[in-house]
Amino acid sequence: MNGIFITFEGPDGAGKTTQLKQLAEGLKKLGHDVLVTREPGGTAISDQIRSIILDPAHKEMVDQAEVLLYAASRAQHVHQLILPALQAGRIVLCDRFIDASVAYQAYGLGIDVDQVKEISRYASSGLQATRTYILDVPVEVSLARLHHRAGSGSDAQQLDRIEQKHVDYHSRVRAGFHQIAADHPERVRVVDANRSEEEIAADIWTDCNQLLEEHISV
Ligand SMILES: Nc1ncnc2c1ncn2[C@@H]1O[C@H](COP(=O)(O)OP(=O)(O)OP(=O)(O)O)[C@@H](O)[C@H]1O
Ligand SMILES: Cc1cn([C@H]2C[C@H](O)[C@@H](COP(=O)(O)O)O2)c(=O)[nH]c1=O
Repeated sequence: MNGIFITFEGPDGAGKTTQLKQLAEGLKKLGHDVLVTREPGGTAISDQIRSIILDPAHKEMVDQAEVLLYAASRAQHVHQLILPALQAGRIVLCDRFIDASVAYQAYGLGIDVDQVKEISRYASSGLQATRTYILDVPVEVSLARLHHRAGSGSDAQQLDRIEQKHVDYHSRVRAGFHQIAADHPERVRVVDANRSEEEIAADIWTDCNQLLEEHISV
C-alpha cells in the first residue's frame, strides 16, 4: 500500500477538525492527493450509524451496543473508502480512528482494553495509522470550546450524546489518550492544543513533512 494514513485524536472540542482542515489545505497546495474523512462516518452507511450513536435521545444505549456500532461504522468506512484510497497512493486524513474506541469505550466506559482493541482490529482488518496526532488540552478548556461552538452563529449545534457526558467521563478519556501515547511512542505525537491555532498547526506541519520525506525515501 503506497498511501499514508494519518489520524487526529483527542477529547471532544480539542480542535481536531480545525487542524485537520489546515493540514489538508497545506498538503493539497503542495500537490498531494488528500482524502479527508472522519469516524464515525465517511460513508453513507457509516453516517447512518453515526446518527444512531450520537443521538442525544438514545440515552438507553448499552455499552456493548456502543462498542459494536462504532466498530460497524469503522468496518464499512475502512473497506469502502480508506483502503481503496491508500491503495491508490492517497494521503488519508481521518478525524478519529481506533484510538477513540480505546479512549472512550475502554478507558471512558471501563470496558476491557484488549477486548475493544480486538473488536476494532477485526473491523479494520488490522489497518493502523502511520501517524496519529493527539490534540491534548485540559478537559475544562475543550468543554468550554464545545459550549462556545454550540452557542455560536452558523456553527450552532446541540451537544451530542457523548459530548453531554459528565466531566469525570471526559477526564478518563483524556487520561486514556495519555496512556495510548505512552504505549505507542513511534506512531503517536501529543500536541499541546492549549495554544493558538497557528502554533498548533506549525508543529503538526513540521512533523508531517518529516513523515512524508521518510515515506518517500523508503
Ligand atoms: N487553538 C484553538 N484555540 C481556541 N479555540 C479553538 C482552537 N482550535 C479550535 N477552536 C475552536 O474550538 C471549537 C472546537 O474546534 P473543533 O471543531 O476543531 O474541535 P474538534 O476537536 O474537532 O471537536 P469535536 O470533538 O466536536 O469533533 C471550534 O469552535 C473552534 O473554532
Ligand atoms: C470513532 C469514535 C468516536 N467516539 C466519539 C468521540 C466523539 O465524542 C464522537 C464523534 O464526534 P466528533 O464530533 O466527530 O468527534 O464519538 C467514540 O466514543 N468512539 C469511537 O470509536
